[in-house]
Amino acid sequence: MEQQRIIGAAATREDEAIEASIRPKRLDEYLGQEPVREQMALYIEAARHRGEALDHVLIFGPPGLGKTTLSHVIANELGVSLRITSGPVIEKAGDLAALLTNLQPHDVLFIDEIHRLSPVVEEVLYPAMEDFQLDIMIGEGPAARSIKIDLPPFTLIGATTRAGLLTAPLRDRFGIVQRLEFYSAAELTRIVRRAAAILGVDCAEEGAAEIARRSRGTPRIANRLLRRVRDYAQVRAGGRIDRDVADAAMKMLKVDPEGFDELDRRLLNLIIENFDGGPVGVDSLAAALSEERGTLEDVIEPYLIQQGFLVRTARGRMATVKAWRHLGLKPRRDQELAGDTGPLF
Ligand SMILES: Nc1ncnc2c1ncn2[C@@H]1O[C@H](COP(=O)(O)OP(=O)(O)OP(=O)(O)O)[C@@H](O)[C@H]1O
Ligand SMILES: [Mg+2]
Repeated sequence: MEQQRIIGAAATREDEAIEASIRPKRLDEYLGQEPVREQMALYIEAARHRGEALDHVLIFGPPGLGKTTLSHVIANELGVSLRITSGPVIEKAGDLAALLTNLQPHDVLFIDEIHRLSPVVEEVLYPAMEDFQLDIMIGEGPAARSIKIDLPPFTLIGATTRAGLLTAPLRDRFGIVQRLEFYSAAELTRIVRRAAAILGVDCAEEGAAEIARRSRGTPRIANRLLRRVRDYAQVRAGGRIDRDVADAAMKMLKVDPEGFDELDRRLLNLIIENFDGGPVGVDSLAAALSEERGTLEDVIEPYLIQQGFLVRTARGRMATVKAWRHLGLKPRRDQELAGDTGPLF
């Protein structure tokens, strides 16, 4: 299961406990994501200048890239309180009403997994976002009546792993839309060094770079690998993380130089060995791996695709020449002829 993968992007209990201490609180600690940082700094300053609530913000990106962190940073920079909830938790319109009426002017309400709001709750959210008004029904049957309540101006921050999961009317109500990208190895190196300093770990630049390279562009994974490598260093290397120590620890963790684990390699192997490189439908792959289709699409595939090991085509998934080579296999002849540009169509 995803939760047990050392390089799984979803948060574990341990991650959550530690994240409180290393999660960036200000924009200047939020490393990488330059375009997002630059824009948010500007919007925040403008809103503060005008003495208004910041426009609603939609943040999307794969797990562990910093959506929750960014919403904390935004609230901190605005100097307001952050209320945190999530789509599936808000069951009834009344739950949302309770949250909204408790906000102070300019506060931030963060709704994680906003694509999982029920349609009824979403309907209530529209006028709240647009006109800072609540429109709710009280009572049932003939005695039912609708009441309007004015809300303080507030900022809604919604987070989701994929923008495509949101209904169009909801998406249209966000004035600011930020898409988080996978981090470069250089950015992750800075993130690892920062976390190491906070945790009091002796980590050389080269050691941090080695951890960064295998972290699938994801800060949460980088921080988790850092903790595991720290354990290894403590027991076997006098506590200091350098390149060799990081490398040896990764071997023990079975995280390969691309940051792939068994599951990634099984997926690529499956496509290549059982389906001759593809194309193969996502449902067949999910079934063969005993994973849910959603997990495959949201958690396993994005990094493999971004790194050019896998492509999504209309007819299904295909392994690229890069994938054959990574597994030490010889690409099919037609793929070889097509060069390293991926599969033939
Ligand atoms: N830009 C960043 N700079 C430094 N550290 C970061 C950054 N973004 C994220 N992190 C670190 O990665 C951890 C995970 O980030 P976060 O919880 O915000 O991810 P997320 O996108 O909300 O994930 P999920 O989709 O699972 O909710 C944070 O606790 C933080 O320590
Ligand atoms: Mg989050």
